[in-house]
Amino acid sequence: MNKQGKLRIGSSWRDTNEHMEVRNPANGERIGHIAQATEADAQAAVDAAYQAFSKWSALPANERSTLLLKWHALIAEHREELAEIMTLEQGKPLQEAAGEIDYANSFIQWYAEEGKRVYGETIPASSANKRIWVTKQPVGVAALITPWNFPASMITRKAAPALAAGCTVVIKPSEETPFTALRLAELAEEAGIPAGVINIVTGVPGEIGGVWQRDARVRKLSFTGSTRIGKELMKGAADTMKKLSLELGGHAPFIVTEHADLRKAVDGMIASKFRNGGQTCVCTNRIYVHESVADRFVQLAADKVAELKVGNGLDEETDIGPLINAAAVDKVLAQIEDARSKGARVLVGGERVTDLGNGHFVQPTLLADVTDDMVCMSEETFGPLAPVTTFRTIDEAIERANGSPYGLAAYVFTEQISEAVQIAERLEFGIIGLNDPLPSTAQAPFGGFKESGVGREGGRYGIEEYLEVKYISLGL
Ligand SMILES: NC(=O)C1=CN([C@@H]2O[C@H](COP(=O)(O)OP(=O)(O)OC[C@H]3O[C@@H](n4cnc5c(N)ncnc54)[C@H](O)[C@@H]3O)[C@@H](O)[C@H]2O)C=CC1
Ligand SMILES: O=C(O)[C@H](O)CS(=O)(=O)O
Repeated sequence: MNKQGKLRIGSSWRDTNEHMEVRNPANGERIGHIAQATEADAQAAVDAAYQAFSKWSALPANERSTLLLKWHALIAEHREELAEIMTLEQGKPLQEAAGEIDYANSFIQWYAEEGKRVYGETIPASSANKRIWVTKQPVGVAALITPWNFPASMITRKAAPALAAGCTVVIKPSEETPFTALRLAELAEEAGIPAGVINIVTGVPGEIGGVWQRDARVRKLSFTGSTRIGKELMKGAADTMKKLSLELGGHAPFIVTEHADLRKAVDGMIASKFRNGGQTCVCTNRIYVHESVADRFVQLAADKVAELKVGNGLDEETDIGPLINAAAVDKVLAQIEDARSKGARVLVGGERVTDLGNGHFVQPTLLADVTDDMVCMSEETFGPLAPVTTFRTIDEAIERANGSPYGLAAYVFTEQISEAVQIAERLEFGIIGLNDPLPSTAQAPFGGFKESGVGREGGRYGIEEYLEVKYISLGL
């Protein structure tokens, strides 16, 4: 494949003098190249979005909804093509990629409807000669910056509510996985979404982000990615007081109490830990098992982890694809080595995969006898590493789980409802999976406490991020 990505600015697909290569993480082969935008290109994208805003925001919500549903239909029609593009550039198994296309599309469907329910309110005034109205209106041009791990759903989880609210957008996808976003933009154009409503700019992140940060016409910044970059963007947004949505890093605890159904808990851990090769911000990162059931849990888990097949995502037998790049592999191997040097037992895996050509592969790994001083118990792994430690009391498990600067997702497996509720209420995390390893869904609020971010995406909360509240007081 030799894809050539161009910039989507206004009604044009614009090439540039400079280009950036995109490679397949499964074999290192060149997939193609993308345009490397200049600062003028990044500025032109804001110009186009700003110019399109007045007309797009003035459309009745049901007309925006109709156009979003046409986009939804085209994405569904091109599901397999989009999934293959995603697997080639990101590496996840084809079936997971297709599942992500469905997940991405569910946000478009949800917000096509939600946009028609942006309600205001009237409030009883404190004097007879006044009336109080509250209305909501779109914030304006929104800048959306997205990561490589979910190349489709991180675009639509932002763009769908933004467009439904009446905003126009400038999008910078990850330079590692740009082709999924560019194909989505082509389908949006085919659906009849007007030029300038969706603009896509690829290139050097800091240069593009810098232009958008400095431009006061950009009223909203929605970012998904690392906490480090999120903090930088938060500081930069202050100069023009942009509204912010930050979906940042996570370090999810997975608690298995003595009352858990262990087979259910092991299956849940496998699903939460190894989805996308462990490269999700809500993946289980540390596993706390009550000491009375730990040996049995570890035995069952070892059998399941050993069955996971590593390979090219295009191979239908593959469970675990490549990590996104060589640095990601080095980070996981370093965490394994650190744990091993501090006394952890490697029950399964633990090594780089060397018989799969030039891909970035790590064996799915299960560690036992893990202690809290090991790096994997405090730093986000973003790879197929499952460290298991034990606890004696629920209070201890909750204290250790909460002892993190992150607060995105946490999981609890127990068959005792009262125990489940008490633990869930005490955990300091924005998303809690109770016997559920995969809570993410379009209708529910996704987001974290503490350094995992600001704001929520999904559900009725997600569209509020793209609206301003206006209070009108009428004197009679
Ligand atoms: N909370 C959430 O929903 C998610 C959080 N993440 C976190 O992100 C990390 C992995 O994703 P990455 O893509 O490596 O994160 P990253 O933060 O390096 O990059 C994310 C996006 O930001 C862009 N970017 C990087 N530096 C920038 C700058 N100075 N100005 C403007 N844009 C810039 C990148 O090009 C990419 O498009 C992990 O820490 C993971 O936990 C990733 C996905 C979802
Ligand atoms: O970027 C991510 O890791 C996603 O937000 C995780 S999910 O929404 O697919 O669960």
